Amino acid sequence: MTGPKHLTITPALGAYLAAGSTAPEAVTASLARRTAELGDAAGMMIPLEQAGLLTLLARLLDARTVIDVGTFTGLSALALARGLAPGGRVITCDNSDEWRPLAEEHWQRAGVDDRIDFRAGPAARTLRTISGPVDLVFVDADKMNYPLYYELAVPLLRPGGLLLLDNVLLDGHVADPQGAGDMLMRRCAERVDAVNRQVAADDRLDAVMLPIADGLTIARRRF
Ligand SMILES: C[S@@+](CC[C@H](N)C(=O)[O-])C[C@H]1O[C@@H](n2cnc3c(N)ncnc32)[C@H](O)[C@@H]1O
Repeated sequence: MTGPKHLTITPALGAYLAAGSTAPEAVTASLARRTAELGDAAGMMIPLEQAGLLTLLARLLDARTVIDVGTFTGLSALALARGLAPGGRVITCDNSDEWRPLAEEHWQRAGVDDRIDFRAGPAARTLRTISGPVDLVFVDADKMNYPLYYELAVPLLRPGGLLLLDNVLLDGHVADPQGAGDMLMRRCAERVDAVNRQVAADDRLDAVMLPIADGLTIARRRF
């Protein structure tokens, strides 16, 4: 009998995975490096292997309209913009513009700034201003509002469009929210766990949860 196949990704295997994927372009690597220099905040950035996956998925969808919830220093927006069909655009939103100059510098250097529309303010407010259909929504902002982002994003998707939810494992706490260290983390874990269950049972979606980085759900809107 075979058991589940689970590998612990050691630093050596992490390097092997990176070497087995197309190397990030210089401007993408620069953005990751400059973000790392920010110190603790850098932990919010998506890993480079996830950036490569976002580009690939946008390209596979021939995406014309993409929403990026949680801009930070702009790596997900950059990755998604690289995968757009000609004439496509990424709407990215953040309630902070602290990191916007770093993001915009790299979007310009990559030649995709004309395809990225940054919207300042709470993500839920921005999502309510967008009318679908959209090809892809990537959710990577505050975990407390994941239920709201999920509720607002799914109706915007075209049939065949993708909802991507990041951090669905939340450092492992989703499996035992009460074991999470502090009250905020417990509440976030409960919210993300609730969304994970809803997505799995949602008859509008076909979903797969992947153990990449902190967990990524890819859910396709059914026809
Ligand atoms: C994990 S980071 C996003 C990382 C980014 N996607 C990347 O590619 O590196 C989360 C971002 O969500 C933003 N955020 C948090 N709460 C928000 C809210 N209610 N509305 C909009 N943005 C929010 C934070 O300011 C932060 O920049």
